[in-house]
Amino acid sequence: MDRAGEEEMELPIPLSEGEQLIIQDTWAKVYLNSEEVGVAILLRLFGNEPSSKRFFSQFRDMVDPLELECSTQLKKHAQRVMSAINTLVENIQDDAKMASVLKMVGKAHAIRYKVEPVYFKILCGVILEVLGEAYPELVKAEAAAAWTKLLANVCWKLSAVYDELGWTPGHGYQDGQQQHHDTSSSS
Ligand code: HEM
Repeated sequence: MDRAGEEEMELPIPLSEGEQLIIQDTWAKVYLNSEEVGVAILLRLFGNEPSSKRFFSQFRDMVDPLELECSTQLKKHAQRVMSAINTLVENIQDDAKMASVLKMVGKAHAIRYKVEPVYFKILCGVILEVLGEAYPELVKAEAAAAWTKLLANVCWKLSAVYDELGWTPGHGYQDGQQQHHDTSSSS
């Protein structure tokens, strides 16, 4: 199936129990500095891919990283991203819970914020980059492979949510076009 019009993505591969434990172990240490790491990730995203700022009303025109860093909207989103990852990591053995978190995130970003799914891929790449730099001792080969797998699965599942909502490249989400949308769930 075409994944929301993005390039072909490999199918998600389930994480082994060992990989799940490595993720939980490394994340526990990262999450101690949640605020700092979250802001560093978003600053890197906006630095690497300035077009990703356009979704954020309060800082879409800011260029100065110091000014950006002070944005309350940026800090709030950093907190939300870190907290969502934390929920995913805490529930890494629970596929249904993970799917419901990703469905909520995907729906909000497609319908409310009109964020193209490619930005999730870019953000996931940035997360790997920042974690590897900030925690080289934690994110060694084995952990890096487990994180790469988890984040690829997250992107794949978010892309599937976009597909389900009927997102089309160039047109995005349009009201009334949902194909399998569960109207009873919140967005
Ligand atoms: C793992 C990736 C991400 C997670 C977990 C995440 C999480 C969240 C959450 C929980 C919210 C609040 C949702 C709501 O209003 O119901 C939010 C808002 C938002 N997100 Fe994300 N997000 C992610 C990636 C992105 C990306 C890549 C972009 C754009 C480049 C983006 C743009 C936004 C915008 C514009 C808002 C609204 C901000 C505001 O109203 O202040 N998000 N995000």
